[in-house]
Amino acid sequence: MERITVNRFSFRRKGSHKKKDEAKENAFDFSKMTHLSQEEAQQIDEELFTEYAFSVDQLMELAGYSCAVAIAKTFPLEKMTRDSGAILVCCGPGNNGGDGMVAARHLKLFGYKPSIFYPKRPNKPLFQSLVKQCEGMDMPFLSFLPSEASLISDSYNLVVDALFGFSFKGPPRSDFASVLETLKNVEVPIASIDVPSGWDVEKGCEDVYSV
Ligand SMILES: NC(=O)C1=CN([C@@H]2O[C@H](COP(=O)(O)OP(=O)(O)OC[C@H]3O[C@@H](n4cnc5c(N)ncnc54)[C@H](OP(=O)(O)O)[C@@H]3O)[C@@H](O)[C@H]2O)[C@H](O)CC1
Repeated sequence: MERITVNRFSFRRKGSHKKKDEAKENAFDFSKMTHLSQEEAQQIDEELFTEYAFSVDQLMELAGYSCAVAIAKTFPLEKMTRDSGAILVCCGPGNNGGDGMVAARHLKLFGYKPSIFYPKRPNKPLFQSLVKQCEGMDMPFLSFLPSEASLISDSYNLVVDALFGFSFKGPPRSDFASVLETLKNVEVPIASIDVPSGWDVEKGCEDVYSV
């Protein structure tokens, strides 16, 4: 299928859906995948806000929904073995954490059972509304993260890492170092939104704290 990409949006070329070879169409060539630098990601963000007048709520809803769809495709509910689709969504203090709560909301609608760990909550209406929506959908909020990674692996099929995205800098500060240390040792898959938390956004996995 031919695609045209404009910034972060991609469109199908008219008529391209008529191509026959479905399998070939669906194959994704990972060797052609490229990544945005930290600066490029922040510039695109800025451009979407200023030039295209998107609001943060709009972008966050799209980001979180896309993540939920990708997670549901990669980790199908029917293949999950623990507590009928139990997943743990770990949310950080910035917009990456907001994406996590939006993803949790959609995953719940897809039939999963998300629980949320959200230890540092900004005092802003956007994040307060997201908490309210998740609570309203009966999603439990964990008051602490078990320090034993095996407790997490035994209870959940998947961890969604929405702790830090493209604004993460330097080594994790004390409030999150132990959280990252625990997640590093879980044995179920971790799906990270944007960037695995603890990784240097440019250089990748550099230190012992990385998820
Ligand atoms: N591009 C898009 O279209 C959209 C992206 N979205 C998502 O937003 C994140 C980026 O969000 P942002 O709020 O800028 O930043 P983060 O969520 O990555 O993290 C910021 C918070 O993290 C704290 N921080 C930073 N470094 C550390 C550290 N070493 N240890 C502990 N805490 C750290 C930081 O604290 P400060 O005190 O430094 O401010 C912030 O609290 C992007 O990745 C996408 O997931 C949006 O949804 C919009 C659409």
